[in-house]
Amino acid sequence: MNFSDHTSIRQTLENVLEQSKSVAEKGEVASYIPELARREKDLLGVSVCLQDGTLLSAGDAHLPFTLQSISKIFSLMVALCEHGGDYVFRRVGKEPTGDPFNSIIKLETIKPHKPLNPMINAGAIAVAGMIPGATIEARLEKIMRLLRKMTGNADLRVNEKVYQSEKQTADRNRALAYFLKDSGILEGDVEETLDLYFRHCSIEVTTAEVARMAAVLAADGYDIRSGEQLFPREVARICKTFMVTCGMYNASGEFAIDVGIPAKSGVAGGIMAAVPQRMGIGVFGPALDDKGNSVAGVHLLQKLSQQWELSIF
Ligand SMILES: NC(=O)CC[C@H](N)C(=O)O
Repeated sequence: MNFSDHTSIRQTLENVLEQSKSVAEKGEVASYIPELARREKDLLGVSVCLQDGTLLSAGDAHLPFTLQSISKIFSLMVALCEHGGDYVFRRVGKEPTGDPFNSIIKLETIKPHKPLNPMINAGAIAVAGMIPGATIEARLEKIMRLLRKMTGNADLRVNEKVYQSEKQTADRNRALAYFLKDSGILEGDVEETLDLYFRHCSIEVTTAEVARMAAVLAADGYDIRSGEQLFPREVARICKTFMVTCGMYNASGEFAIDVGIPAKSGVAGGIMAAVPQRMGIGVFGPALDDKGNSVAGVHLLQKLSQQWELSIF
């Protein structure tokens, strides 16, 4: 594949989009956060950001959606930059779970009671607890500042409706957080940390922005557009490894075989995929499979990976 031929890249994006659109039929839009349930099922968009910064899109790439679990990568980045790996990994593990993203079971059965990894809800709530700052706004700002740089969008913001909707219905996440507090993993005010977590999950983006963020990760933290190293190489390496082992929840093994790209999904239907040293990809398709991953999005990434030989394995 010649990646300087933008017409043919665009054509491929249109083709894989067409091949994947009908797959959305097999999925369902997330409904446990009521505001997410309002989305039409058959939307599908894709953007690719090449290593020279060129951005190419197809389908519903202009529609905003919330990051949800994709944001767990960025809160982890901030925690690693603030505290370093030793501190972070004393409170959250490095192992995949094989359980659903919001599962509670292993928190109690495994000793010590630390969440197995930062990509499941329990682990991400523990990470949110590590983000320092005098107020929730100041803590959120640390994540927002990083994301504004990575996307180049100075107006990036939280979708208030989605945030409120999750906050009002998040009893399971509350249960996880209070258990973490009892186990000494979470320090400080539990409701404030939960609030930070709900807000970073509700940051609104488009596939183009997700592709840009993925391109920075693919380039080990280097942002071609500003010429800045936005975070250390080592942080990028850790995040991409988690994306391979835990990024697609308990479908990460299957995704590694079928697609083979470090990726992170969210229940709003987004997927961020970083092809090391080659490109960033953002996908949005709100119909989810039974593991909580965009059903058409995964299909589209599989087609793209086959066509362009993107698997890292
Ligand atoms: N898988 C997800 O995207 C989960 C994120 C969502 N905010 C939750 O906590 O349930």
